[in-house]
Amino acid sequence: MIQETARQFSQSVLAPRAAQLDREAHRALLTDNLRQLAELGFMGLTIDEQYGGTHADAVAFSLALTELGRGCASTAVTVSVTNMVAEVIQAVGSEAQKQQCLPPLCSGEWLAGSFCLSESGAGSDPASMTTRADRDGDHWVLNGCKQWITSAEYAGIFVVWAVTDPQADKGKGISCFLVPADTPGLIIGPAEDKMGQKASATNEVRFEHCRIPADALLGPIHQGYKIAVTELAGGRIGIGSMALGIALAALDTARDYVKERVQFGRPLADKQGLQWMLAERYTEMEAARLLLLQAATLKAAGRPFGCEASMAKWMATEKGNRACYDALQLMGGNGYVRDFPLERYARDIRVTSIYEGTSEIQKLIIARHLLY
Ligand SMILES: CC(C)(COP(=O)(O)OP(=O)(O)OC[C@H]1O[C@@H](n2cnc3c(N)ncnc32)[C@H](O)[C@@H]1OP(=O)(O)O)[C@@H](O)C(=O)NCCC(=O)NCCSC(=O)CCS(=O)O
Repeated sequence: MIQETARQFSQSVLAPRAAQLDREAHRALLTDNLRQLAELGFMGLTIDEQYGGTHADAVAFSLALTELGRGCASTAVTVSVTNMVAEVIQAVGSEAQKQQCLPPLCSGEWLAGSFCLSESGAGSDPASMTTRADRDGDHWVLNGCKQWITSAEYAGIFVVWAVTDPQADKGKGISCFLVPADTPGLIIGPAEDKMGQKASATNEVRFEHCRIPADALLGPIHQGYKIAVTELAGGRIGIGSMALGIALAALDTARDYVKERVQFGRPLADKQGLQWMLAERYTEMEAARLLLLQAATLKAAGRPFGCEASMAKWMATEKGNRACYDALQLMGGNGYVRDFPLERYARDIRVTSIYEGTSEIQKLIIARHLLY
C-alpha cells in the first residue's frame, strides 16, 4: 500500500513538476511537495506511531524511495535524509528529545531535518572533523563549520556531530547534538550551485559560539561517531533506492522512445545492439533492487546490514549512472536537450555515487567485511 501510494503521488504530483523544480531550483514547489508527503506519512516512515510516524519498516522505506526517485530526485533526497535524521533521534534520543522532535518532523511542521556530519576537511573521513563542542556550565558551545548539508535552509532541526574530547583516539571523542534551527549562532550559508538535484538545498552550516543546553546531547557522550556510521548505513538504503528509481525512469523513457523512433526504415527497437543495451541495464537494475531489498530486510529484522547496504548502494548508484548514460545515448540528440527528461535524470543521478559515502567508501566497507 505504501509503495502504491508513493507511486501514485510520484506520477500525479512529483513527475509533472520535476522539470520546473530543476530549471528554477524551485524551493516553493519543493516545500509544497514535502508538505503533501508529510501528510501522507512519508516523513517518518519507520518512526513509531506514538511520535506521529507511520511505523513501517526499512523495506517499505526502500520501496517508497524508489517510487519517489522516479518522479523527482530533489524531493526524494529530502525525504530520505529527513527519515535518516528522524531515525537517529528515535534510535538514541531520550524520551523528551523524541517528544520534542519527532512529531514536528513526521507531521511536516518542520519541513525537513539536516544531518550535519561532513566538513570541508572531513568528508569520507568524518572522524577527522574539527567542529568542537565545549562544556560551559550547563551548556555546550558549538564552534565549527559543516559542509554539504542537505535541506539546511528549510530544516527545523539539525543533528550535529562535534568533538567533545580532543585528547581521545580518533573517532572516540565525538558526540552528537540536537540543535533547533532558530538557535543563535547557527548560521546557514548560501546554497551550492549544483549539477543536479537543484531544488534540494545543499548548504554550509556554521556554528559561531552556538550555545545549546546540556540536554541537547543526543545519545551517550563520546559515542557520536559510532552513531553516525551506524545511521549512515540506513541512509544508504534510501539513496540507493532513490537511484534505482531515477535509473528506471530513464530506462522506461528510452524503451518507449526506441519503440517509436524509426531509422533505416525500422524502429530502433529492432536493432539487436540496442536491445542488448536495454537488456543489460534492466538486468543490472533488477540486481540492485534485490540487493536493496536484502539490506532492507536485514535491517527490518534487526540484524547487521552495513555490508549489504554498501553493496546495494554501490550497485544501484554505479549501475544506475550507467543506465542513465545508456538511456540518454539511446535517445541521441533528444536525450541531450531539455525537451525530454533524460538529461535531468543523468545529472540527478550523478551525485548518488558520491554522497552518503562514495562508491570507493562502499567498496572499502565491503572489503573489510570480506577480509577481517
Ligand atoms: C570509511 C568508514 C567506514 C571508516 O570508518 P572507521 O574506520 O573510521 O570506523 P570503524 O572502526 O569502521 O567504525 C567506528 C565504530 O562504529 C562501528 N560501526 C561501523 N559501522 C557500523 C554499522 N554499520 N553498524 C553498527 N556499528 C558500526 C564500528 O564497529 C566501530 O565501533 P567500535 O568503536 O569498535 O565500538 C567511515 O569513515 C565512513 O563510513 N566514511 C564515509 C562517511 C560518509 O558516508 N560521509 C558522507 C556523509 S553524508 C553527509 O554528511 C551529508 C549529509 S546529507 O545531507 O546526506
